[in-house]
Parts: sequence; structure tokens; C-alpha cells
Amino acid sequence: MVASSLSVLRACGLCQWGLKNWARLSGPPLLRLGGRSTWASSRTTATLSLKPSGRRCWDEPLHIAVQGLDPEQPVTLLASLRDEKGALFRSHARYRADAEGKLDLERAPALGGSFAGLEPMGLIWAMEPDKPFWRLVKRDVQTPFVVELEVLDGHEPDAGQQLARALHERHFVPPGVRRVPVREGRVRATLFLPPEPGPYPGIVDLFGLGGGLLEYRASLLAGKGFAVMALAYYGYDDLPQSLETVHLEYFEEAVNYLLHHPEVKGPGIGLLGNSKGGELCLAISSFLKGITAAVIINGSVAVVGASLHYKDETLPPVGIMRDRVKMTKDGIMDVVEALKSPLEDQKSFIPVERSDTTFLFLVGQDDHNWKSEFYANEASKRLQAHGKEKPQIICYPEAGHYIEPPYWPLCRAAHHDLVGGPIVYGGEPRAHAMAQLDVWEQLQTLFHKHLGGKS
Ligand SMILES: CCCCCC/C=C\CCCCCCCC(=O)SCCNC(=O)CCNC(=O)[C@H](O)C(C)(C)COP(=O)(O)OP(=O)(O)OC[C@H]1O[C@@H](n2cnc3c(N)ncnc32)[C@H](O)[C@@H]1OP(=O)(O)O
Repeated sequence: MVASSLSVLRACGLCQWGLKNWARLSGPPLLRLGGRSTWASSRTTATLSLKPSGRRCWDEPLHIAVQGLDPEQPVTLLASLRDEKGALFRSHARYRADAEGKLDLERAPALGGSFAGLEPMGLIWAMEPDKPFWRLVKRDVQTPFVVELEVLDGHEPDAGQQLARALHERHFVPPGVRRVPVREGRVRATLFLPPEPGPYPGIVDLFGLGGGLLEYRASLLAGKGFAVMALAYYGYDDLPQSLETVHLEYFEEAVNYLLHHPEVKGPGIGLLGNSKGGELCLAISSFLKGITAAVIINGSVAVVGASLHYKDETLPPVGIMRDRVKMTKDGIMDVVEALKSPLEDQKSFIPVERSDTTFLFLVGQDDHNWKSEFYANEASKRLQAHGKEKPQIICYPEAGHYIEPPYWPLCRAAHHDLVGGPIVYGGEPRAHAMAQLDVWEQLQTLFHKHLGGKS
């Protein structure tokens, strides 16, 4: 489904109501990080409790409950966070306390707002940016995102007095995980190692187009018993500023670095990538040695945007049909039909049949960036036609392109470097959030099974 800019612009009631109320409520009552915080109103002494109260990582659930409300009291819960560029993300939901004046988000359904129904983590995954076409990005994993949670008396748009408020930190480096910047030969990366000395199954983690070095997925995954290297490939440090051509020799150097690391368990390593990063995982697995397993999240089996080189071979990028770019009624580009099929542009088809890697394709069926399901199926057909193992493909209905770690707010539309404007990425918030949870489990299961970690 095509996202509406109204939703992107968050004109769902909270905008008008919220701005006024949030400004009005800026005076801080008693405030604490995690645990409990209390504010005595004229009617009630409400307590907001967040459990467990210790350090939580972004991918971990949080138990939110409120005590001390009036029986059946209507309340509105708000969540908000500011990213490192100052952009505000927020959500809200209406609830009703039980007969004892308690509200437990694991038992009480939301009656409406940013989401409805029993969604204990809805306040986190349903957050939306105030800034149009903005998405949640964590740049410095060594600092947490701080989520502010508030309980207001009544149901929005008539909600009033603030009854309780708490700050909750969601961290990106699990306890004891070691962060090691890598600047070895040409390789620019950050390696995350689990707390105790290894060896551990090794994974290279690749994000998509945008450049830079994003570490948050690698750092969280290292907490699950893997040595994970977030690898930059352009737009970072002294790497090329733009991606005109991809030289697989760079990735070969990175793979070898990890394979030879004393804390990495051999004989092979894993690859994890989303979007262009998924496409690169397919290319690396097809041309290079040492890759035992690869998880492709909404990747392409065609080379896209920049030609691919390895030794004396070159694969050109698949053709782009600009006339197939559609405009949504809100003026956002939908480019899902704009890439030529690699079946027509055979030279751009990544020769997956050369690979002995075990693949897992994870597909958002509402991906509007490109045809991830079609690409996964074509890769599967080609592997099987050459007598290779049939890869596992898991499809998630109504999940979009930007599949992130659990509880990450959905990016429905955002600026795209290659396109030069905002494009639709797809996804319905709840289905997308559920997909993110499952994807996180599935990729760990595959890596543990094939890279010799814990079962
Ligand atoms: C008419 C044209 C027709 C063309 C038709 C084309 C047809 C088909 C095209 C489809 C092909 C798509 C192929 C690619 C698929 C993908 O890869 S999808 C993207 C997946 N991306 C990722 O997984 C990686 C995400 N990483 C990043 O985006 C970057 O690393 C980064 C933004 C985090 C980089 O940070 P940094 O280097 O610090 O950049 P900045 O200088 O801060 O900003 C650069 C620009 O990005 C914008 N931006 C920054 N942060 C955000 C944010 N949180 N949300 C939205 N946008 C952000 C920022 O404004 C800059 O933009 P401008 O330069 O100002 O325009």
C-alpha cells in the first residue's frame, strides 16, 4: 500500500493536539530513568513502572504498567524520542485502567491512537517522525536513545493533566560487548565482539545505499554470541564518497580480515545485508570464498546502480525505466516498477549458481523500493537449476523495505540518494513490526545453525 504523506507528516490528530499539549506539559514533575516515577495529581497518585528496570537494549521488550489510577480511568500514554539530529519521533495510545486502577500494557488493549489492540511495545514501534521523510537512524551506538513516556489524564484530544512521566534508555551495545574500530589495509569497519574471549561465529554486516558506517545492527547482534563486523563501503573515512563502481576485492579483504581474526570461529563466516547490502551479500557469496551462510533482507539479485567488478569480470547495473516511476497522490515517487527485470538484462544477474553458501531470503511483500520477492524467487530458481540447495525464503505480508531490528519505527517513505527525492518504501506499521521481530529470530537461528554457534 502506498503511504500517504499525511501519515508521514503525522497529521493523525496527535500533531494538532500534541503540539499544544506537549508545550503545556513541559514543566517536569518527578523524573527518573527507568524503574518507577510518580506524580501526585489532585485525583490520583499514578506510578509508571518500567520493567526490568536495569539497562535495556533496543531489541529487548519492555513491560510498561501504571498503578494508582482511578478505577476505569481513561488515560492517554505518550512516547517520544529525539534522534541525534534533533528530530522528534512520537506515538500515543488511549487506554482505560481496570477496576483496581491498574493498567498493564501486556494485558490491556489500546483503544486507539497510533495503534490499537494488545500491543505491549506499540508505543515504541508506532513512533513516527515529526519531520517529513525522516527515518530513525542510530549513528553513535555508544549512547542510548532516551524514550520519554508520559501518562495523561483522559483521552486525547481532551486529555489533560500529566499523571506520571519516566525516561527510559534503550541501548545499542549489550553489556560487556567490545567495540573495536577496524582500519586494516583498505578495510574501514567496526567489529563487535561478545563479552568473553572467543572464538565466535563471524558475520559481516552491510547496510544499503546511503554510505557511512551504521553499527547498530552489528552491536545488537554481537550480544547474541556473534563476532559482527559492520563494514563501510563508501561515504566513510577515506573510502570513495560515492558508489560509482563496486570492487569485490575490497570485500574480499574484509572477509579475509574476519576469517583470520583470532576470535572468529572458522572455517567460514556469515553475511548479513539489507537492500543494496543484501545485493552485495549475494555478489560476495557468488564470487568469493569463505562464506558459509548469508541472510538477505529485501535484497536484489540484479546489480543495481553501480557496476560490479571482480578480477576480469564486470557486471553492468540493470537498466532503469524512468517512465515507470509513479507519483503517489501525495507527490512521493514510487519506483517499484522502475528497474528492468534481470531476466531481460541477463548481464546484471548475479551468478548465484557459483555459490555454495546457505542462503536465507527475508522478504517484505509490501517492499516498494524494488521487487524483493521476485528477486528471491529468481535466485532460488537459478540455484536449483544448477543443482544447488533450495534456499529458504520467508515472506512477510505488509512488511516494507526498511526491515530493521525489533521495535524500530517503520520508515514508510524517505529521501533516496539514487533517486534524488523521497520515495515510498512500503509497509504497514503493525505487520512490519511483527516482521522485524521474526526476522531478528530467523537470522540468528540460521547463523547459529550454520556457523557453529549455540543451537
Ligand atoms: C527520476 C529518477 C528515477 C530514478 C529511478 C530509480 C529506480 C529505482 C531505484 C531503486 C534502486 C534503489 C537501490 C538502493 C536500495 C537501497 O539501498 S535502499 C536504502 C537502504 N539504506 C540503508 O540501509 C543505509 C542507510 N544509510 C544511510 O542512509 C546513511 O548511511 C546515512 C543517512 C545514515 C548517512 O549518514 P551521514 O553520512 O552522516 O549523512 P548526512 O550527511 O547526515 O546525510 C546525508 C543525506 O541523508 C539525509 N539523511 C540523513 N539522516 C537522515 C534520516 N535520519 N532520515 C532521512 N534522511 C536522512 C540527509 O538529509 C542528507 O541528505 P541531503 O544531502 O541533505 O539531501
